[in-house]
Amino acid sequence: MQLTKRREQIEQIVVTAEQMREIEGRIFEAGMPVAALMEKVAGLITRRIQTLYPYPQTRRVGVLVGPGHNGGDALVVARELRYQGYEVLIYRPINKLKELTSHHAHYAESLGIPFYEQIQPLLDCDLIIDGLFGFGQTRSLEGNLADTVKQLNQLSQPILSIDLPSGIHTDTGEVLGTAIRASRTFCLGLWKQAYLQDQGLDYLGEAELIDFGIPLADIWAVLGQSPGLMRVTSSMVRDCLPLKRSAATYKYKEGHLLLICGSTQYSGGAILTALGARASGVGMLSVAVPDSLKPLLVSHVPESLVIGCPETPSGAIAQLPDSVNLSKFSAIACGPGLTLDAKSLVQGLMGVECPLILDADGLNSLAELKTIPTLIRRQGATVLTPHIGEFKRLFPDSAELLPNRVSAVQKASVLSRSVILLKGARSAIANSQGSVWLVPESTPALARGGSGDVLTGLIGGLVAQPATAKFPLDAIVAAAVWWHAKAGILAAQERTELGVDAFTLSEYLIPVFQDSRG
Ligand SMILES: NC(=O)C1=CN([C@@H]2O[C@H](COP(=O)(O)OP(=O)(O)OC[C@H]3O[C@@H](n4cnc5c(N)ncnc54)[C@H](OP(=O)(O)O)[C@@H]3O)[C@@H](O)[C@H]2O)[C@@H](O)CC1
Ligand SMILES: Nc1ncnc2c1ncn2[C@@H]1O[C@H](COP(=O)(O)OP(=O)(O)O)[C@@H](O)[C@H]1O
Ligand SMILES: [K+]
Repeated sequence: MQLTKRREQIEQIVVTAEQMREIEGRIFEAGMPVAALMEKVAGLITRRIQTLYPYPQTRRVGVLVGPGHNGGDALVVARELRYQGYEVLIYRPINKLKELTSHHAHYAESLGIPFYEQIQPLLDCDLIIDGLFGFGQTRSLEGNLADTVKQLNQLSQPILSIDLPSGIHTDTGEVLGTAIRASRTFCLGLWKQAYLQDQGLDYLGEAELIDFGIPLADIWAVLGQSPGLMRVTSSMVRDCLPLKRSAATYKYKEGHLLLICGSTQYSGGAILTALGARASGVGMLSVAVPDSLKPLLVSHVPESLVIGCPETPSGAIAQLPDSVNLSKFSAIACGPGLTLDAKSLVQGLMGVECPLILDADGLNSLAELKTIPTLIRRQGATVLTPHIGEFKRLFPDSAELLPNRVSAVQKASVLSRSVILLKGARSAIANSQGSVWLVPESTPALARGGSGDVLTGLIGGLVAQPATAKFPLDAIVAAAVWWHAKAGILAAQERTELGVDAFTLSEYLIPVFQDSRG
């Protein structure tokens, strides 16, 4: 198999600690000696360190060694770096080591590498390598060890963590007592779930996968051919986007999206949602807004068909005009800026047969109306796009599984038979069979009012297009989230994190699309 093809497949895989241990077990059972694998992995780590932190610009390296095989990796790296000329110092706070780790410790000692039980001598090193704990950690860091980690986190020098920052739970990303705040982490073999959960993000630093050649057959044997967790990659997204139209197409063949959004209180939400939909390239865009918002919408999105709706006294949409035939739309997205005064409208949408995307007050209306059971009976597909607050209101039982966002969204999707996008720093998209897509990249520049509205429009516009109909709905939603995040990243690169207001974000969607066509 071509190396690039393998890499693409490996990049999509996400494992839990238990799965990693099972995969590792199969490799050892097949005959790979544990020590040989450690040597191979540590060799790859050492070479990356030499590239990223070359000698002699980086001269003194402090290595933190824990009791398990994470510590074993660190000891082999320490030995090899010393051989390359670096001055290496080792901090070993726990004396009882696993057998292989203990052998490496003896050998390192015999070479004259100094070992310390206190962190003090390592504090002026140019680089710290963290090999305290990897995926074997389950217990909290306490006592002296926790104090040491806090001390290390005050340093200005870079800290490189092996496999995971010590103290971070492999599956949930939770900080177990306290954790190393790494500037960079090398994830060994396969992406662990923690890299795709919000909780541990501030500790991981720049994350990089070190592929050490785990056979795909072993991975599939443990995960099954269609694994429950998948990482969204650019190649997966490329497969799902409407890249090329038929030369003979016309507007009604490229999907008709209806947006229902806005109120006099929140008029901007309707504009931003429409701008997100615009970037999807959908053939026809209709936008239903309260009557008094009609001129505003027309001026910002002149290509859209604006449907003025009767208003409640508070300026929300009271109902859709009788002339609107909901069966002619290929998708409907509803919610941004709606206010709860439009909740009877939301209830009325439950019967539509096309895919229905609900966001913001569309979701809050569902929560108030307690209509989750209605979702189960819907003929058409449903996509719910809550942020964490909306999620808790909608699915209080599933929310008990938080902060493990993966388990929480999985449970809620199965329960509501809907595709659910749980938004956050690392968004998760689940389908009703329990499969979850995780979006590995984004930017805190998106943590800003209105950026979710742009996403809702983009999702709606993609779902509405017949070109995407051959893909599973959850994959289309995941592709939209990836696209939106990439637009944020590009905008932040060019304009700083402060320069990514939601309108600007919508303008970066097409440049990202241009790039992703490959
Ligand atoms: N998978 C692969 O293919 C490869 C894996 N490799 C490497 O192996 C690593 C996994 O190694 P691992 O299983 O030995 O576990 P690791 O994370 O080193 O630590 C567990 C030890 O720490 C202890 N301990 C835990 N918490 C504690 C606390 N709070 N305070 C004190 N002690 C605590 C715990 O003790 P216990 O809880 O069992 O009493 C146990 O002794 C993996 O991350 C990677 O670096 C590579 O070498 C090759 C390829
Ligand atoms: N820290 C963060 N890092 C990356 N993306 C974020 C972060 N915080 C929020 N986002 C993204 O920004 C968007 C915010 O959406 P939402 O909360 O619905 O805001 P609004 O309703 O104001 O538009 C989501 O796509 C979410 O994933
Ligand atoms: K570590």
